[in-house]
Amino acid sequence: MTQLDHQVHYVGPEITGSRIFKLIAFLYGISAYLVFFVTVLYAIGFVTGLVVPKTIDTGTDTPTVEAVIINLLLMTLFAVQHSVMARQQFKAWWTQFVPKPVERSTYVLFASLALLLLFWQWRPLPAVIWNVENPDLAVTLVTLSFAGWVLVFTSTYLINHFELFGLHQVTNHLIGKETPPPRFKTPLLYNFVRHPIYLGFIIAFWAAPTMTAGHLLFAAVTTLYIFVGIALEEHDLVALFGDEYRQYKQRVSMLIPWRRSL
Ligand SMILES: C[S@@+](CC[C@H](N)C(=O)[O-])C[C@H]1O[C@@H](n2cnc3c(N)ncnc32)[C@H](O)[C@@H]1O
Repeated sequence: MTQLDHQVHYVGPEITGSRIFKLIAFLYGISAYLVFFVTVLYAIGFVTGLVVPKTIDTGTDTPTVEAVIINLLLMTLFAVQHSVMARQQFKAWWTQFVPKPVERSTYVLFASLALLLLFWQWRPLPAVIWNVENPDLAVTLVTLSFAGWVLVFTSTYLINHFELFGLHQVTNHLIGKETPPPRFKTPLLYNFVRHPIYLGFIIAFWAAPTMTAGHLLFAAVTTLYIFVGIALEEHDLVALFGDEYRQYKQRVSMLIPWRRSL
């Protein structure tokens, strides 16, 4: 035992194995999933500017430099939370405090809260970068943006929606079933690109009939972050699946089906 082991109060099986803990963990997992679901629905309205009260182009009037700094800080907070908490070393450390069955749900909850904070505090930058006047083209762009969201959702189901958002783990724990280790998969769309979920986000963020400076900042920074996220994720996937993932990288492109290098 290390010195740290003596100081840490491990959440052991005597607690996590009890029936009441299993039920609380399950209800917590469902709640985290519902918060995530509402957050994603809000995200669609926030980016497309439809239905929701506060969008990417509305909010407190703020001087440009201040608005850019606040928005960058909000996106950085999300990116750091999302990337750091997804790493194996971080998971190994914090499951000393957070019981393993609710680790994914807690990650999902924190990511949703970081996003809700971003939607709430986002400052508009109303300067128009482009505005598509042609109504057919404008409708096509909105449709494309929704198609991006459909691609995101469909791909989460292909890879394992319920495991990705923690429900699988808390359900297995409730019924006393071991959650199997992650498996390498290449279902349907994953045979065309390695990251259809991220491709869906990029399409959803960029396909806009009216692109303001604020929206452009959001689309550009999130796209940059997606590339960083892909590098980190693929590093972990190679460590996890070894040659199987290396060969997959040779065979299937990253984001653009017909461009092997991307
Ligand atoms: C938010 S999902 C994004 C998946 C993928 N990058 C995409 O854009 O469709 C991230 C999780 O999917 C897992 N993952 C990514 N590709 C995978 C694959 N081919 N098979 C199994 N798991 C995968 C990663 O390990 C990570 O836990």
